[in-house]
Amino acid sequence: MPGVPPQRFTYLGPEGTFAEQALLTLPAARNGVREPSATVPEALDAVRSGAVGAALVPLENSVEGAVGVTLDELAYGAPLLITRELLLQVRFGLFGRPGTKLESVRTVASHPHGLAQVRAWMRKHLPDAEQRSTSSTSDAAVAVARGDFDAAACAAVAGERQRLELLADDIGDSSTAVTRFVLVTRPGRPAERTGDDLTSLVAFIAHDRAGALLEVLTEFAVRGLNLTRIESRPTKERLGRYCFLLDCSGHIADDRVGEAVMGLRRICADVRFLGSYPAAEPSPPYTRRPGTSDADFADAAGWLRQIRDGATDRG
Ligand SMILES: O=C(O)C(=O)Cc1ccccc1
Repeated sequence: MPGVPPQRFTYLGPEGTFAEQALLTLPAARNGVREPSATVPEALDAVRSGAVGAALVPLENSVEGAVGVTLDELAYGAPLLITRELLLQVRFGLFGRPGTKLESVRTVASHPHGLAQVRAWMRKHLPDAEQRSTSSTSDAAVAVARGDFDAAACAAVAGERQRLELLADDIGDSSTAVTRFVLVTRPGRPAERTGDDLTSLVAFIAHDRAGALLEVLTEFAVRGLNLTRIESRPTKERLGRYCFLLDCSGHIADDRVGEAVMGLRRICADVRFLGSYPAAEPSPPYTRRPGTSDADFADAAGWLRQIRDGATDRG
């Protein structure tokens, strides 16, 4: 559009990460300005400072679970808002400097989630190789090109960009592994409601009360809201203190989600709203508790209205 400046995006870099691949699936990012950040905290700080409008960072993976650094930034860092989620199936290759023989590989580098996703392959083909963590899969390719490690488990684009040679292809243990990325902006109006949305929250529970977590979960269950994820993170105060990152079906604009969130506000030590955004996949079917369908809620509200209005039929 003429006159509208292109949007600025950052992602976990350097170029060639799975985060960049995921970002490129968004038309606004394809047409916008994209700058890599060296780490997740750097990407999110670029959003906080206003240097870019949005950052795409990995949040969790179907094999290894949460990306701790992203969860901690969202839970404890200066507030940010999730406006999109993107799911990406990733494919790993093993890349080395030209001439490297697979048998001579002693060190393999990747993002911790990359290492977790090639574990079985490594055990079978390189059982004695040392595994080294880097801040991204693409960073591993850069480090291999520099001579720091013998091989990187990364995307083909990352290996090729560093002029590395493919030593083994498709080394991921699971062809169905999915990584979930989130697009994060500065706090503001939540993304538009689509009717198939997710809401992310952080609940800081009162640790001195038995059943505090149960009370949190009950706020969702009694309203027929499905929790699609619950993750505990240490609060870093001392051992045994956690906060809970929750994803539930629905949008903050929905009555039931709004009521559940108000419930948390009443019973938790603190609550942080992380965003409502379209679900990347249709929500899986689930069975509601009896009496928690939309029709049940509408019926109960109508019944109460009648009582308040003094209607004679109180059936
Ligand atoms: O390092 C990357 O390429 C990322 O985007 C994070 C990541 C790491 C491993 C699997 C999927 C995503």
